[in-house]
Amino acid sequence: MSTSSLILIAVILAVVLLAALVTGVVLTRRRRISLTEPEKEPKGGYQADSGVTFATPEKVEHPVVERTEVDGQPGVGDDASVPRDSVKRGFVEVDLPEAASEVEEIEPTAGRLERLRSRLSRSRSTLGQGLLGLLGAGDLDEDSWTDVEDTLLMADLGAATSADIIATLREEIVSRGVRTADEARVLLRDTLVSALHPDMDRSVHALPHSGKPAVVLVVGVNGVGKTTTTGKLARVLVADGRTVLLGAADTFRAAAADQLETWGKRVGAETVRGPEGGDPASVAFESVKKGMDAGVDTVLIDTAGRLHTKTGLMDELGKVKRVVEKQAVVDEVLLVLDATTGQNGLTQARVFAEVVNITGIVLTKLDGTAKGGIVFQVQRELGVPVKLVGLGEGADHLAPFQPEAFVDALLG
Ligand SMILES: Nc1nc2c(ncn2[C@@H]2O[C@H](COP(=O)(O)OP(=O)(O)OP(=O)(O)O)[C@@H](O)[C@H]2O)c(=O)[nH]1
Repeated sequence: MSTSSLILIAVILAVVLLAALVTGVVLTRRRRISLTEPEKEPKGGYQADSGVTFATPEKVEHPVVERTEVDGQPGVGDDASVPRDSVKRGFVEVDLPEAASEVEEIEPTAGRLERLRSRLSRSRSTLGQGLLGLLGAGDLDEDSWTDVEDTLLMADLGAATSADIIATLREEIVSRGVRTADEARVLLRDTLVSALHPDMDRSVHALPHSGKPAVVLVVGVNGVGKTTTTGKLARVLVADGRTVLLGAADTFRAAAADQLETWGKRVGAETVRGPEGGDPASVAFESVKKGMDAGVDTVLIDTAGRLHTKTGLMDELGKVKRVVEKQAVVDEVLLVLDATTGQNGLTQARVFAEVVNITGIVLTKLDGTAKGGIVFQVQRELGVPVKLVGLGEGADHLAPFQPEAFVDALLG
């Protein structure tokens, strides 16, 4: 072999050796990189915007118990990583915070009267169907008009409102030339709607202003549904994204404060209460103070109705109002009346109207009476709009009062 051939072989061997060396170094590096632990997320849970706390997932259990060494380190003959066939971690159930599970879903407030229409069906059968049957029959003689009047009176519209409605119907039947049942229906609808004064302001003044919460007093005699209405109203406000504080100024009955507190818990609102038999005005004062400190939108105060004399009522409600007004304006005084009590409800309304400045009426239990006509009478008597109607014991059975939708429900 020539010298040049020997040199060539030596060069080739040197190149092969160098290539093997470089490959070895690269592989070693790669292994090192793959063995480095990736940076871990800091532990300790993740607080989502929605307020739901997600707990740190449970630790993965390695099957160390099956190994000869149990100190967690791989031993001779062990797999260096978790075997593929080891038990995989499934979904982990986490408990939601207790407070969140108590707060309930609230039905959307829009279109409530429409949705609750069927709850007025008892009123409908008496008033709407009775009148449509009479008017749609064609030419009305005096006896028929007497029947129309009786139907209105039986439905609790009261003598004055009934007389007005009949006068309008008699006049319009002639001037519009009403001949068919459909035309009679349109006329009746127009007449009833206009008797309800659709232009009255029926908004509940419960929104904050001048940097202070709105204050709403809920008044009425016991058993009419004051506490229930206060709770339902809180739900409506919360559903609309408002924050609410409840004041249990009905200190005569501990159960009433308990009842209100339960409503509060259901919507996530705080309830301020005092000792049984304590001063309702001091509870009202404390409620407004706390509401202002907490920066809530609305303070709803449920007052006591267990007052038998006008003087007692005047003293109590007058004091509650005066005390509240030391800190904030009373924006709304809602008088709650039970629609099933008919004339009795009207007598109550008169007494309350003399004692406090009522700004709106809530007519409860309209689902339990065939006399939906009380709505007409109470508005006429007090000159104050019916703002809300109670249509059942259910938590969302409170609807805004809308004359058109109400008359449509009566007429079926
Ligand atoms: N059917 C029906 N029941 C209602 C309605 N509103 C309230 N109630 C029921 O009427 C009853 C009396 O309601 P409360 O809210 O306790 O009445 P209150 O005026 O606060 O009574 P006191 O606390 O004794 O002053 C309860 O059984 C309510 O469920 C309604 O719109 N329809």
